[in-house]
Amino acid sequence: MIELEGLTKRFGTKVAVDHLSFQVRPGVVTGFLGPNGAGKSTTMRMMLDLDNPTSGRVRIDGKHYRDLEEPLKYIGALLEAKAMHGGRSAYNNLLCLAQSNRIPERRVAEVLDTVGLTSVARKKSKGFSLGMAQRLGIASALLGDPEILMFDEPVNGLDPEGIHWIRNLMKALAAEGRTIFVSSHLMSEMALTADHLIVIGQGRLLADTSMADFIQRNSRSFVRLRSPQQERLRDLLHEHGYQAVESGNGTLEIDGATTESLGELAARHQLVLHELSAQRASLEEAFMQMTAGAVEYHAHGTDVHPGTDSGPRWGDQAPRWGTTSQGK
Ligand SMILES: Nc1ncnc2c1ncn2[C@@H]1O[C@H](COP(=O)(O)OP(=O)(O)OP(=O)(O)O)[C@@H](O)[C@H]1O
Repeated sequence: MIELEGLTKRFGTKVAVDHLSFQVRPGVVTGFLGPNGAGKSTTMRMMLDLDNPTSGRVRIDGKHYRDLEEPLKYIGALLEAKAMHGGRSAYNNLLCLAQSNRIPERRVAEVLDTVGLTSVARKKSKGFSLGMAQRLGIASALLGDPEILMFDEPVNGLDPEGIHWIRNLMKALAAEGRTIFVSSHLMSEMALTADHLIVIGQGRLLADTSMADFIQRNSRSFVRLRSPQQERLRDLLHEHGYQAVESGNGTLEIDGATTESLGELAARHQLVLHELSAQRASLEEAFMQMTAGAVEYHAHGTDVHPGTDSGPRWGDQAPRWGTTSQGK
């Protein structure tokens, strides 16, 4: 279990982390989500005592990191994949780490096997691809067999096979009862990996919620309709109590309806339909709405809703997301 209480970090006048309080629990993958510059890496560095908080504190199983007798046996982390000694083999990189942390040498072969690097164990790590370096970084995090694991943007730059592998590894580690904390700036990635979500923006907590709750509250479903007889269709929908919103290209979006009911209604009135489709707004959209007022670098005028003209844009100052359950 990791506990943050009022954790704050200032760099000069910049407040990178702003009174963050939350808990990361065992047995699940907790996603740590926020746009670029939100303060994720700084928070993780403070969790590992690599940066001093300006105020507030972090507890690892009730203790400050500094007071853990053999920290690698409590908490393992992948912060930067390339942080290895390039002139050493994968095996020797891990062996040095094991020896300096009183971890038995047999663990080196075990973790190399877990991450699939046994066949290149004697190769110098400077020749490793990003995917291999990422696996070696994960092997070092696993070396002390810790109950808590943290991964900072572990899938960045990986190919689909590597991404798939990391996702499954994190889920398997959580299923063993470990505490898994993983950061990302991609909601779509988190939706596939995390059971719980902590969302931050400009250093502040925006949401602390289960993934199931987040999906349920934010997956707006609607039906998209397009007809060459748009005026008649609109009148008909109005008469039957449906709220239709125009979304560009002559398309109507109707919340709270099914394709069956709308298809049958159109058929009864002999209306031609060119499109009748069930739609679900993406979680990425929900995330962007939630963090819209908290993104550090705005690309003004970039439509984040291809094909519609009603969605939020990077740079919207008033987030419309109001259903987070904070501090659960
Ligand atoms: N050593 C530092 N000195 C000054 N400012 C810093 C320092 N480290 C981070 N920052 C600033 O603090 C803020 C948070 O940065 P941080 O790297 O923690 O964000 P992040 O959420 O990890 O972003 P990304 O997804 O881009 O990695 C940013 O505005 C960043 O520029």
